[in-house]
Amino acid sequence: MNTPSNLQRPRICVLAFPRLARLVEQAAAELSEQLELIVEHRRFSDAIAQAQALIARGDVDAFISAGANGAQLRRQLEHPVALVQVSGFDIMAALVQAARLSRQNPPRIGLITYETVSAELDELSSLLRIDLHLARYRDAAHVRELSTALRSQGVDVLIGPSLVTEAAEQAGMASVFLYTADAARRALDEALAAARVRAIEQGRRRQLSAIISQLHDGVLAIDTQQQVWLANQAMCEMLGIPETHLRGQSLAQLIPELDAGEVLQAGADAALGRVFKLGRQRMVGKLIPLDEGGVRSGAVLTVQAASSIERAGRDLQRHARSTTARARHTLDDLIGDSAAMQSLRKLAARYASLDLTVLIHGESGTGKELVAQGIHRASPRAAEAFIAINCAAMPENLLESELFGYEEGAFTGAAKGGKAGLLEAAQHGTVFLDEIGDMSPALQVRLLRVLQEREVLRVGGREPIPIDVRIIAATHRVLAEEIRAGRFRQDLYYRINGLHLSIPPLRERREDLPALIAQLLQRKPGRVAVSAQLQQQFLHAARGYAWPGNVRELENLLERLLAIAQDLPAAADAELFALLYPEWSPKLDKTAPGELHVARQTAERQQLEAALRASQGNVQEAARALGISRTTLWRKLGKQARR
Ligand SMILES: Nc1ncnc2c1ncn2[C@@H]1O[C@H](COP(=O)(O)OP(=O)(O)OP(=O)(O)O)[C@@H](O)[C@H]1O
Repeated sequence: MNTPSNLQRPRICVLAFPRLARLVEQAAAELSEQLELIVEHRRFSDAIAQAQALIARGDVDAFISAGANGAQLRRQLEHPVALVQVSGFDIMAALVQAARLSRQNPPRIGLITYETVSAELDELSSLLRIDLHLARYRDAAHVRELSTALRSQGVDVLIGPSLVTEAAEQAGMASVFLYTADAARRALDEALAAARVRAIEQGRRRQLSAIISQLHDGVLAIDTQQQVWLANQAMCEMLGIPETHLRGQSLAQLIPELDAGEVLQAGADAALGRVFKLGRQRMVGKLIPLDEGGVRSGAVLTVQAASSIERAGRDLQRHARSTTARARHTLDDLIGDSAAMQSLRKLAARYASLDLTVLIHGESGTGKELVAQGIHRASPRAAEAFIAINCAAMPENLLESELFGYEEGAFTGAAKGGKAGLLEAAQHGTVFLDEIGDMSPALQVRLLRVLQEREVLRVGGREPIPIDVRIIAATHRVLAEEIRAGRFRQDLYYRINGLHLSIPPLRERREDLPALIAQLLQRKPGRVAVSAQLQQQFLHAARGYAWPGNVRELENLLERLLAIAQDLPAAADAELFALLYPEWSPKLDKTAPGELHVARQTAERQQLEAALRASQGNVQEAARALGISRTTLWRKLGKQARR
């Protein structure tokens, strides 16, 4: 059995006739610390069967045998077989002993062996004045034949192995056993060395097997004839064939797409990569040549499912982006205790736990993205990516490739290797589609497909990629109107309107203003203290204002206040506020109701123009100064231009 002590002491089995086996046993007695000896008195086919049984049980590391028995074992076993071989000295000693036993003059001696013995024996026999008859036997019957023939020629002593001494006995002749203790000892040393080498090799092979069996990739080794000699578990599973059946099969039959011929011929750094199908799965295989001591001994094939490589690539990409794709806000960042805000907070918290699409409606700057981030952070996807994209902020083509990604060569300038879209990059996380009402009809169709099939098709791609993302969409538009006007698909609307949230504009919840002013001022980095009195005055003056840019605008106007707070008296007068905030101009409020609309438009246009002038045409900067988003500014500019 494979106990550790057995593994340290090689197990050596003597398969021989009793007389030789005894010799080996005697020689082994001195080496009992170093080896374990198994003695089997078997002959020929019996010996082979016994050896194979020992090997199958893993009970033996090397064999010792001799003569015809040994030759047969060597031919049929892969285990090392050490042969007890006679030296010239052994033969000379046997000849001297045989000459003494012979009654003939000169002594008539027969030497019967399996292997050829040295031709120099002729000289030796004439030197010893012996009439020596040499013969080689094939098997036991042949030994008997030879001994009878030699006896009829007057030979009265036979030298040879056990078979020969037994036959001599039967024929009434004297005999000398050819094998000596020295020969047995030499065979033992050889068997011991071979067993040690084999144990080292086996240990290495076991380690290698243990390592490759752990790999998720399929691994298979072929010899120079392209025949499999090793395969790991993953490979067997991929091919659906057990390892014992795989061994010896030709690679070309297993995977016809892989022609190993080229790699087996090519230089050491040659490798062949191929995409092929196993059943319905697309696989990527790589064949690398294997050299042993500078000689090509075969090749190794590694195989992976294409989908796992793609997944790994996507994970990498996702990881690369996720650092910039985190949600900063939680629902606790949502300021305001108006009834509307309280129920919004509650509803958003409940929606967070339901893994459904959410549609948020609200004017620009009302906090739609803040709510979306808060929902994500309170949802089970919180640890994953949160990626926001404004559907109104870029041309259709760009939005398409940003959202869905593209394959290499999908269009001129497409990056090498293609690129994952945001829907892929947000895998397991949340995608916030801002201004979804502004999405083109063609992209609406593609998005609908993503939501229905839960898979995304890259631009120029053929294989859909499964995705698991939660969509939160937002718009300032009334989508029912957009549907009526034929600009928004009804089926997409039903898909995204699973859960609905509406954020009222700031002018409809002015009771939130005090809390917003106080807390937003506090949150400003490097803030300057703004006296309670000044805050009150700001609130008072701002009350009548319509807040078209909602909370974002409020944030910006508060920044203006902070910028000059240090230079303001503790209590500023109304005139000063009028200067600081021309947008609050009482002119507008005093205008008669009929003209109010026109007056607002004019004032708005003047403001937009002033801001753009001040920013030298930089829309981003102008939007910031006005406290509205870039999209809103574009929209307002478009409206003004149409008037
Ligand atoms: N209730 C609120 N409490 C605190 N901060 C708010 C609130 N509402 C909005 N904000 C702040 O106002 C700014 C604009 O909010 P957000 O970007 O979420 O609005 P939005 O509705 O998505 O705007 P847009 O449609 O223009 O993209 C952000 O800085 C946000 O933190």
